[in-house]
Amino acid sequence: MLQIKLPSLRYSNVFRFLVIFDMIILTIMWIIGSSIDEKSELNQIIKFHFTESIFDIVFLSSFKALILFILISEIESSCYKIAINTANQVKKSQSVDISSSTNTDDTESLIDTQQNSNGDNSVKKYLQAFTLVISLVSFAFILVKFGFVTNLFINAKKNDDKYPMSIYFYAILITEMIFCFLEFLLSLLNWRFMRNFAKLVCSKALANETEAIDDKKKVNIRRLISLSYPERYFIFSAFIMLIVSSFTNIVSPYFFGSVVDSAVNYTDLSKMNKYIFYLLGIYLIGSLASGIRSWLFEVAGQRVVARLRRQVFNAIIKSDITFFDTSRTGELTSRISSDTQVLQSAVTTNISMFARYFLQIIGSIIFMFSLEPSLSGLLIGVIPIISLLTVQYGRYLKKLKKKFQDELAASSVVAEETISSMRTVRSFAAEGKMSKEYEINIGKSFDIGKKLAVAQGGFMGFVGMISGGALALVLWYGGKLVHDKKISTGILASFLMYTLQVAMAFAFLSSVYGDFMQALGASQRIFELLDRDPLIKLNSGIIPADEDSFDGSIEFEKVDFSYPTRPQSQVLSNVCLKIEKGKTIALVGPSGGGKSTIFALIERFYDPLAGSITLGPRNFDLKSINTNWLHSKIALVSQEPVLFGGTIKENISFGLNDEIDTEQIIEVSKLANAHDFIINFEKGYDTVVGEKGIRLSGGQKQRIAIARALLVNPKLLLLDEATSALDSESEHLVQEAIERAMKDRTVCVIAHRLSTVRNADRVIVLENGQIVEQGTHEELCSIDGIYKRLVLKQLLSKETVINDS
Ligand SMILES: Nc1ncnc2c1ncn2[C@@H]1O[C@H](COP(=O)(O)OP(=O)(O)OP(=O)(O)O)[C@@H](O)[C@H]1O
Repeated sequence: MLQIKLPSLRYSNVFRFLVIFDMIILTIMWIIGSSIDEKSELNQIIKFHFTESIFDIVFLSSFKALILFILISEIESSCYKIAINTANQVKKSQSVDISSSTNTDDTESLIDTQQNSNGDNSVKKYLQAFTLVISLVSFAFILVKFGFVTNLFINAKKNDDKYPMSIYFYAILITEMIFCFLEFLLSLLNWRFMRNFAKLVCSKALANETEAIDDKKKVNIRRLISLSYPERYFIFSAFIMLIVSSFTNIVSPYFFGSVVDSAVNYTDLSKMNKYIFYLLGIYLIGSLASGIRSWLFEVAGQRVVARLRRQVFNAIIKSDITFFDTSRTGELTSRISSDTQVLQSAVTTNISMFARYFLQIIGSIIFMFSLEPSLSGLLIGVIPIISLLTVQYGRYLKKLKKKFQDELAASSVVAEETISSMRTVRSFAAEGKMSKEYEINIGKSFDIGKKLAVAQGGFMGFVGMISGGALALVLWYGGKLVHDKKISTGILASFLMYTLQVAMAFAFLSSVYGDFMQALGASQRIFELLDRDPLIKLNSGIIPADEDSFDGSIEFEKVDFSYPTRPQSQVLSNVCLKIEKGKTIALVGPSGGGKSTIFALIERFYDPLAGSITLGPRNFDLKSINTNWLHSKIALVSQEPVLFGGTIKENISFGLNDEIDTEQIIEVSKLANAHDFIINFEKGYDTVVGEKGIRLSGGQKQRIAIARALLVNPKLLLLDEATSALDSESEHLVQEAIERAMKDRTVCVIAHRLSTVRNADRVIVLENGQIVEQGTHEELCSIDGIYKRLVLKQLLSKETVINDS
C-alpha cells in the first residue's frame, strides 16, 4: 500500500492511547492499592464479591483495552483500504480531476460509493457496532457497580459500619468510570472520525500524482505477524488455551505455598490433602490446555508456511523473464524451502510463547506483590537490565540471520547448478572443483552460524546468571524475613517458585525474541519476492472476443530493443517486419544477430524499447493483449526442447488446461513421427522421460516438442531449427514432422537448413540487430550480399547448416 504519511494525532491513536493508558493506570493502582490495603487481593480473587472485589474492574479494563485496540486498528485499516481503492479507481478512470477533487465533495461521494459496494465496508460496520457495544457494556457495568458500592458507602456511614471497599479501591472505581465514559464517547464518534480519516487518506493518495499506488510495505514485526492473519481462528483458540495454562501456572505456586504452610502449621493433614487435590486439578487442567495450545499453534504454523510457500512460488513463476535473467535457480529454491521454514515458528509458536511468558511474568509479579512487596522490589530491579540487553541482542541476531540465509542461498546455487548439470560436470571431471566451491560457500554460512551460536549461548548464559543471582538474592532476603518471623515459610516457598517462574519466563522470552528477530532477518528476501511487481503482468490485458482477431499475422514497426540486463548494447534497431497470414518467414543471419530476440519479443517475454508490435488484421498492440491468451495462440518449438520429468503423455499435453483425450495425443504424435518410437517403449505414452527428458534422444525430444506444438494448434508457429547434427534417419523424421507442422499455418522459422529457406515465402537476413536483406531465396541469391555468402559457404563445405552458428 502506498505509504501515506498520516498525522500522529488522529482519532485511532487517541483511542488506542486511551485504552492502553486506562489499562496501565488501573493495574498500577491495583498493585499499589493491594499492597497497602490489609485485605488480601488474593482472597478477593478466590472469593469474588460484586461490591467488595476490585480485580474484576482491572480485568475488565485489560480485556477491554486488548479488544478495543484490535477493533480500532482493524476499523482503521478497512477505512484505509476503502480510501486507497477509491483513489485507485479515480486514478484509473481519470474521470475526476485529481487536483481539484482532493478536497471537494467528490472524494466524499466516491468514498460513499466505494463503501457501499465494498465487502470491507460490511466488516467495518460490524466492527464499529461491536466497538460501541463493548464500550457501552463496560460503561454500564462500571456504573452499576459504582451505584451499588456508593449505596453501601452511604449506608455504612449512616450505620457506622465498615466500608465495603477501601478508599484506594473506590478511587480505582471512579477512575475506571471516567475512562469508560471517555471510551464510550469516542466509540460514538467512530463513524464520523473514520469517515474523515478515509477522506484524508483518499485525498492524500490522489494528491500524490507522481507515485504509483502500490501494495509495497515495510518489513517489520507487524507485517511478519500479519502472515498468520488467515489462521486467526486457530490462533485465537490457541490463545484461550494459553490463557488457561498461564493462569494455572500463575496460581499453582500459591497453592504450593499453601500445601507447605498447612503441613508446617497443622497437625491434621486434611487441609494439606485438600490443597494437594486442588494443585493436582490445576496441573491437570494446565497440561491439557498446554497440549491443545501446542497442537493448535503447530497446525497454524504449518498452514502459514504452506501458504507462504505457495505465495512465494506463485510470485516467482509470475515474474517477468527479466527477473529470471538476473536470478539464480538455487537461490530461489532456497528462498522457498529454507527461508519460509525459519518463519514458520516465528509467526505462530513464537507469538504464543511470547504471550505466554509475558502473561506469566505479569501475573507472577502481581501475585508476588500481593504476597510480599519488598521481596518483589528486588526482582523488578533486574528487569530493565535484561530488557535492554535483549533488544540489543535481537538487533544483532536479525542482521546475522539475514546474512546467514543469503550465504545458504548462495551455496544452494552451487548445489543446484552442479546437480542439474551432472553430465557436464562428470565429463570434465569437475567434481573436485564443484565440491570445493560448495565447501567454500557452505563454510561462509557455517562461520555466520558459529557467530549465531556464540551470541545465543552467551546471551542465554548471561540471562541465566542474572536470573540465578536474583534467585539467590530473593532466597537470602526471604530467609532473613522468615528468620525475623515477618513472613511464613509457605510464603517464601511460593515466592521462590514465582521467582523461578519469572526467571525462566525471562530466559525463554529473550530466546523467543531472538528467534523472532532472526525470522525478521530471514523474511526480508521473502517479502522482496512477494512485493515485486512484474514488469509484464500475466493474465491481464484484453482477450479478443472474436477468435479471428488473430490470424497468425504479426507486424514489427520500427522496433528498438536491448535486454534490461544489458541496456547499453542495442540488440535490435529499427526492425520493420511483417509476417503475413499463412506464410512462412525464415530468419537467417550470423550468430548473435538477434533472431531469437525476435521470437522473445513475439512471445512477449520482453517489451520493445521503441516502436510497436501489432497482431492480426485489427492491429492489436501486443502490450494490450492478455499474455495467457497470446500463448494459447502461439507455439514455440526450440532448438533444444525442454521436457518435464513426467510421462510422455503429460509432456505432449503440457500447458493445456482442458482434459485432452488420448486419441488427440496419438494423432498429433503420428503427425510428429513420434508415435512409432513411443509405442516401442514398454509403457508407451505413460513412459516417464526423466528429469528434463534425459531418458530420450535429441531427435525423440524434438519430435515430442513438435507433437506438443501441434496439439496447441497454434495460429502462429515459431520454430527454431536444430543446429545439432542428428543422424540422417532421425533428421529425416524430424524434418518430415516439421514440414507437416508448418503446413497451412503461419510460421516464422529461424532457419539453419538450405531446404527450409528455399521453401520459405520470404527470407529475412538479420545482422547486428538490423534487417540487412529480405526477399525470396532466388531474389537474395541474385544479389551479392550476406545471404549469398552464407549459402556459398554452406555449399562449399557441403553442409546443410546455413548460419554461422
Ligand atoms: N537474456 C539475455 N540477456 C542479455 N543479452 C542477451 C540475452 N539473450 C541474448 N542476448 C544478447 O543479444 C544478442 C542477440 O542474441 P540472439 O540470441 O537474439 O541472437 P541469434 O541471432 O538468435 O543468435 P544464434 O543464432 O546464435 O542463436 C546477442 O549479443 C546476445 O548476447
